Order: sequence, then structure tokens, then C-alpha cells
Amino acid sequence: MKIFSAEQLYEADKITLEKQQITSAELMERAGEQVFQWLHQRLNAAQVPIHIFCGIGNNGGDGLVVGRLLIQHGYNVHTYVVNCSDKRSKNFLINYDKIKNVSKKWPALMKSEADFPQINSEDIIVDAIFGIGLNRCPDGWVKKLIQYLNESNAYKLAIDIPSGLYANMPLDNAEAVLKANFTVTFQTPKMAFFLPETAKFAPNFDVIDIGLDESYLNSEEPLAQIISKPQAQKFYKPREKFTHKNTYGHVAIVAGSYGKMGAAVLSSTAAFRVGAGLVTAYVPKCGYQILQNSLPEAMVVSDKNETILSEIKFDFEPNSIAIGMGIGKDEITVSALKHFLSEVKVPLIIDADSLNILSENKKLLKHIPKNAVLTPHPGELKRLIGPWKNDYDKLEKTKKFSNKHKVIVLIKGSYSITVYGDKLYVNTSGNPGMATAGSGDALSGVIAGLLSQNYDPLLATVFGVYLHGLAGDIAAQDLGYEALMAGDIIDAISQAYLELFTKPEEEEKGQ
Ligand SMILES: NC(=O)C1=CN([C@@H]2O[C@H](COP(=O)(O)OP(=O)(O)OC[C@H]3O[C@@H](n4cnc5c(N)ncnc54)[C@H](O)[C@@H]3O)[C@@H](O)[C@H]2O)[C@@H](O)CC1
Ligand SMILES: Nc1ncnc2c1ncn2[C@@H]1O[C@H](COP(=O)(O)OP(=O)(O)O)[C@@H](O)[C@H]1O
Ligand SMILES: [K+]
Repeated sequence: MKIFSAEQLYEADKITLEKQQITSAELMERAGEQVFQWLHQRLNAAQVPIHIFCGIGNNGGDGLVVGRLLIQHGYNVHTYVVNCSDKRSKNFLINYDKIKNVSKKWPALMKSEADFPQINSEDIIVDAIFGIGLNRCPDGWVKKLIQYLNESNAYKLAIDIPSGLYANMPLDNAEAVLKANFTVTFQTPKMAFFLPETAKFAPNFDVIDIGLDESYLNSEEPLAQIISKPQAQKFYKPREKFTHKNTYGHVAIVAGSYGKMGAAVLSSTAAFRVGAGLVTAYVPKCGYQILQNSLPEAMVVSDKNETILSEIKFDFEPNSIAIGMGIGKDEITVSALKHFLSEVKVPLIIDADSLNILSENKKLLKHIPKNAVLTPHPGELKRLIGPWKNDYDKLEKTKKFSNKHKVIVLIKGSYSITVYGDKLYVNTSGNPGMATAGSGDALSGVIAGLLSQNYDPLLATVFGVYLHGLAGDIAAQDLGYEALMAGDIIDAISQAYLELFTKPEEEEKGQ
């Protein structure tokens, strides 16, 4: 699935009307009908009061369609027109008129705070105040209405997008956005649903296919691609029968320092679990026994330094290398990294301390090989590219960095985003239980293990992040979020692979 901008959706809307020879009112009916079905399936004719707040644009028009259909099906509906302007849209007016045919109760006109209705916590609120046509921050009594609705404990369903949120622009004021429990969104999820500053307003959503013109959407460059199970299934490369360990490559994990040897163990184990043929951990001397004892499958090469890495040299030729997990930032390690970067030729992942070393020694950036994968969490990213004004600015700065240095940058977090030049890939697996020490080390091992199996660097990143998140989700099913540890994610990688193909995808269209 792809994410499109509000502008692209308006264009798709226009083209759809021409190609399908339908009116915009018919398209609105199609959209509203599906939102009605969504509610109807869940409510099953229950007589819970449903309060529908309609703006004066087409989002409000959708709300009126939903209201009409609910009334026709015997629901207990209260409709309100949030009359913030006299410039009502044509389709709003058509549906404003139509609702008269099914109810004697004309929608209540709201013009000020005095018109706010009483809402009980067991009621349902449908938010159809503003859609993707929001063009300024809600203010005055409309902002107060949004706050009033937010204060209510009633269940809040937003149509298309929570009111006050722009589809693909930064937030004006978090105080003026409806906090929806659920959003039923048209055709494509909006970028705002995936970014930390705005995603909290749309924590759950379903995408409704309203049949916008596919050939137009396929021809357009999306804002981002969403990676969920169907995409991940396509990325997977099956293992062939007549193969041997060398077919699946040799991973070098360059990691660890005194007191942080676990990072090397976790990354190496993850590389094996994801399918690497051979794994060698390159660690300071003090890590030798630790690695041999905790992961007998791995080979170990130790640095001549007892506690930190002082030189990064192999007497074998790895097919991929992950570097940086727990290595610290000692000057000796910095110069070892510098030397290493200027010589390395194989697919590379740069993580953790090696990212911080790069941030503190920006001159080293020019040595990073093309298509290296950098996996910063937000703190590491900030050190690397500098502060950002908002999430969109962060993405633009990361794209610039990716273009300049010809690298893949994975911005880790909830909905990790892979940035490759101007392209964005939004991951949908994973959970807050994964916010635990070592889960990033596991991810580096996963990506390295895929690289060694000949996945190209972009695919290894996008697929690796999905698999890692899926493993985290599977582990959390048994353990819950709090108890989840990085080792549990690694243990669940096997089930993640199996899950990719054993269960049908139930919810391609949302979260
Ligand atoms: N584009 C599509 O493909 C379709 C869109 N539909 C609906 O149409 C919506 C977009 O409709 P519109 O373009 O009419 O826009 P909206 O309904 O989102 O709102 C725009 C109206 O509100 C006013 N407005 C914007 N921000 C305001 C603010 N802060 N304070 C006061 N007034 C403000 C605008 O001046 C305009 O009159 C979508 O979100 C969706 O719900 C659907 O009907 C089906 C098809
Ligand atoms: N709230 C969350 N939801 C989904 N995934 C998360 C969440 N928090 C962390 N993760 C994932 O866990 C990993 C954490 O990586 P990182 O912060 O580098 O951990 P560490 O340095 O401790 O190994 C990343 O892959 C990240 O996407
Ligand atoms: K809305």
C-alpha cells in the first residue's frame, strides 16, 4: 500500500469522476456508505446515541451521508453542523438537503460554545468536522469544540482524518486536534498517521477503498510505501535444496567492549537466526570466552586489545559486516573505524557507537561506502543530521543526508522509516515492548544476515525491519510488552518466518 498526499488525492478524485463518469456526490455516497457499513457491522443496530459533527466542506458531507444511512437503519442519531463558515460545499448542501427526507429532525446548527451538546461516556462521536481540506489551525469555538469532544470519554470515530490534523503537513497546535480512537480513512492512509508528533491522534485506522482511479495512483510517485505482510512476503527469498552454508554467506559482527559484550552476542545470534551461513564475531580480547560460551555456532576473532577495539582486520572475506554495537567511542576505536571505513568493500551496516563516532567526526562521512545501511534511533539521528523543526523536516533532512552520502538510513522507532534517497518505506510491524536494551543490536544482526544471503541493501533493510518487528509482535503475544527482552525477539525470528506464510493476511488495509 502507498501513502499519497492530499493534493494527489484531490487529483485522483477529479480523474476518477471523469473516467468513471460519476458525480462527486456519487463518490461521496460511495465513501459515506462504506463508513456506515463499518459502523453498522460493529453496532448491530444497538441504540447507543451517535453524535455526528459535520463541518461545512466535503468531510461534513460524508458525515451527513453516514447520518442519513444510520437514521434509515433505525439508529439513534444526532447530527450537528459545525457552522464555522457560510461557504458550504456543493456536496455538503446536497446531503444537507437529503437528510431532510429521512428525518424530521434537521441537523442542529452550532455557532458557539452555547450549542455544545451533552455527550455521555457511552455515546459515540463521529468526527466529520474537517478532512484533508483543513487549511488553517482550528480556532475560537471550533477549537473549543474539539477540546470539548476530547474531554469526553465517548468513543471517537474520525472520518478520513481526525479534525485538526493535516494529511501531510506538520501540526499547528496539538491542542486543536481531535484524539480519535479510530479513523476510517479513504483510499490510502495519511502520512500523519505514521509520524511521532501526529500518529497519536490516529492510533488505529482502517483504509476504505472508495475506488479512486488506479491507473492514476499507480503512475504517481507516492509520499511513502507501507510495508506490511503482503510486501514482506514478496521480498522473501526461499532457500534452495542444493545449497550449503557458503551459499548463505559469512557475516562479520564487529561489536562489543568490556561490559558490553552482550551486544556482540545478540547481533551474532540474530544473524544466524535470520539465515546467515557463517557468523564471525570480531570482539576485544575480553569477549573471546563470552562469545564462545554463549554462542558456540559462531566463530570468534579477537582484537589484540583487551577491552576495546583497536584494529578492525579480518583474515577472511565476509559477505556482510555490521559494525558499532557496544564498541564505545575511545580514540583508538575511532581511528580503527576510520581505517576500516576507507578500506571496506562489502555490504555494511553502521549502528550505535559507530554512528556516534561519525557524528563527532563528520570528516569520516566521506569514507562511508555507497549503499551502506545506517540504523540510528532518533537520538543518534539528531547527532548525525542535526535538530529538526518537526517530523516532516526530519524526513527532508534525512533524505538530503541519504542523497548526499548515497546511504540507506533507517530511522528506528514505532513505524520505523527506511529512507533511500527520496524514497520512504514505512514499517508497520513492531510494538512498544521492543523499546528495550539490545533490540537494535538484534536488528543489526538481522539486516547483516539478510545482506550475507544476497538480499540487496535496501531490501535487506526493509525486509529485515519488518521481520524484526514481526518477531517482536510474536514474542509479545506470550510475554506482554513489559517483560519482552531483546533475546526474545531473536528467539521469535523463526516463528516470524513461519508466520509470513502460514496465516492469511487479515488486515492488509490498516493497523
Ligand atoms: N478526495 C476524495 O477522494 C474524496 C473526499 N471526500 C471527503 O472530502 C474531504 C475533503 O473535503 P473538502 O476539500 O471540502 O475539505 P474539508 O471538508 O476537509 O474542509 C474544508 C472546509 O473547511 C474550511 N476550513 C478548513 N480549515 C478550517 C479551519 N481551521 N477553520 C474553519 N474552517 C476551515 C475550508 O475553508 C473549507 O470550507 C475528505 O477529507 C473526505 O472526507 C469524500 O467525500 C470522498 C472522496
Ligand atoms: N515503541 C516501539 N514500537 C515499535 N518498535 C519499537 C518501539 N521502540 C523501539 N522499537 C524498535 O526496537 C529497536 C530499538 O533499537 P535501539 O533503540 O537501537 O535499541 P538498542 O540500542 O537498545 O539496541 C528498533 O528496531 C525500534 O524500531
Ligand atoms: K474528520
